[in-house]
Amino acid sequence: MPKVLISDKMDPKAAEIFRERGVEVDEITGKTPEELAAIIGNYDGLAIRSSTKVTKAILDAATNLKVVGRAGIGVDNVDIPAASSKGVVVMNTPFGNSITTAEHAVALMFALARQLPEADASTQAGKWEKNRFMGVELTGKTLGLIGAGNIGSIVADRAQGLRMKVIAFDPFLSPERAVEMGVEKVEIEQLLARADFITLHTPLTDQTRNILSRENLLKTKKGVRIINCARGGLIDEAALKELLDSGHVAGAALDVFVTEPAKEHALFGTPNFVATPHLGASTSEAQVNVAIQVAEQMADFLVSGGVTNALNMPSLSAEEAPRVKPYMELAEKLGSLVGQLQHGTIPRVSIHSEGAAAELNQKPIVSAVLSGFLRVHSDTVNMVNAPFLAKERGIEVREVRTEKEGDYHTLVRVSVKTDAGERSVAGTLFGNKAPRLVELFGIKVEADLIGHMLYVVNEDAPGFIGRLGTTLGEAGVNIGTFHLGRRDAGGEAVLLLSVDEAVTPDLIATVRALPGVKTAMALRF
Ligand SMILES: NC(=O)C1=CN([C@@H]2O[C@H](COP(=O)(O)OP(=O)(O)OC[C@H]3O[C@@H](n4cnc5c(N)ncnc54)[C@H](O)[C@@H]3O)[C@@H](O)[C@H]2O)C=CC1
Ligand SMILES: O=C(O)CCC(=O)C(=O)O
Repeated sequence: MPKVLISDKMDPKAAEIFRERGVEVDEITGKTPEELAAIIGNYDGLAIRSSTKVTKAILDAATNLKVVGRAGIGVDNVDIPAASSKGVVVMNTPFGNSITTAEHAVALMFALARQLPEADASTQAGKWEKNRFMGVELTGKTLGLIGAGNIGSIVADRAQGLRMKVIAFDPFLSPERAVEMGVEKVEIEQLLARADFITLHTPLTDQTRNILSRENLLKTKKGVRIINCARGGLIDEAALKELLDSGHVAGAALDVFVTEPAKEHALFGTPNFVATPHLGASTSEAQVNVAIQVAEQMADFLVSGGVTNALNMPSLSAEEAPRVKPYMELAEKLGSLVGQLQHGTIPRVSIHSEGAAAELNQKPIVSAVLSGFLRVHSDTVNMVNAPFLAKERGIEVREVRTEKEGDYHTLVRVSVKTDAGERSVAGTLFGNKAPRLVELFGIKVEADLIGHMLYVVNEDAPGFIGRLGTTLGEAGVNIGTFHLGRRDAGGEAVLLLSVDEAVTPDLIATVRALPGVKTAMALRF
């Protein structure tokens, strides 16, 4: 039974769903990185929010880990490249807390416009400072969105309801989508110059880090109010403090900070500054949504191989998984066969699906071929990291589909381009589930690629099979299955034998010395 650790505070629904789906679950929160590293080896899955930092050190210690599930959106607390290279799938729940976070941004916008936190503190301190708190209306003001994705677009919708004019800077926002959202797409310079309120809704990336730098903050309209419910690091916090003190910025509300938890900060106590402790996603509705979603996604993956909302692997729905999985097995075996038989650099791998195979989601099939192909050189390769490794090694990957059936109702062909030309192997599924090799480098040969195998290419001549059988028998090697194919009578023949134990290098040398043998190799599936 797969085992999952929930390491951040999460709605109890998550644990409930894991158990219902046949996944064992431990909830252990508040561990130090060292304590987490000490126990993570026991788990197949790790469910987190934003507190747990899934660093390379944690991943190195996570010897059984297959999936990290983020109950939320931002995955900047997960080292995704390290997870990918370890073959760990990273998933998030991209929509479950969007409304809640957008509402928090709107709440902070109101808080700034009417200085609600300070007015509240003053009133409750018995001061009744009616003249101190003069606010501004939102109606008719310009809201500048930096980032117009899921959350940004909900904020835009709510702001339009408040009769604000919304302008947006987002390089990936299409003009059509901007029209649909009713926002004006602008460049950052225009946004800075025109917005009365600026709200940030981008991930933290190399391009967005410090997007409200000192230089950009100085380009804003005097009296601007700024809200950040996305990620710390998008704003230069020191410059923001200076500009709040000077009065250029009339108000700022931060839910997120460069360093979290932010228990001390230069901005704390600054007039017109509002802070919340990363509460954007903290409503009971959003927490139930993301807890349910993360548990369902992780359980699907661990129990049936379904992949949803993965950031480093192609998606595969739980419904698709049973149909695609036998193909993934076939693809992995074909990739492995090519990888084992082919030495030297491979500049290109082509995966051609024909008939029923062509109707399926090709991404997992392609990843499985690459995984089988590259695993020959490293035990740590799997479906998650194989496409990255192939890219790193400069292997071009081509994908071809032909929906028309050929000799088989379904076929996957893997071809590699080598210095000697293009060579390919092909396989089908018997009964839609049993992977079977049907062609090897142009020779028709049917074989189960299973366990220890011996591959022999020889000149087709009488008596050879007897001599080979005797050689194996004398070496104490028992033959399980025997598959034979040939290009033409008296030409080149191929033998694939499954044997009960590993074929030793000495035995390979003996087979190679038999008359008529051109090649002999041990294979492992
Ligand atoms: N405070 C909190 O508790 C929460 C914070 N978040 C954060 O909110 C952020 C936004 O989330 P979503 O809207 O769901 O993400 P999203 O992926 O739907 O939208 C992000 C938008 O940013 C845009 N973008 C990317 N690079 C940009 C750049 N250089 N300049 C301008 N725009 C750029 C993208 O094109 C995209 O439209 C995420 O970083 C997430 O971590 C999300 C949920 C809760
Ligand atoms: O889990 C949380 O409370 C934070 C949510 C968040 O920041 C996100 O989903 O990106």
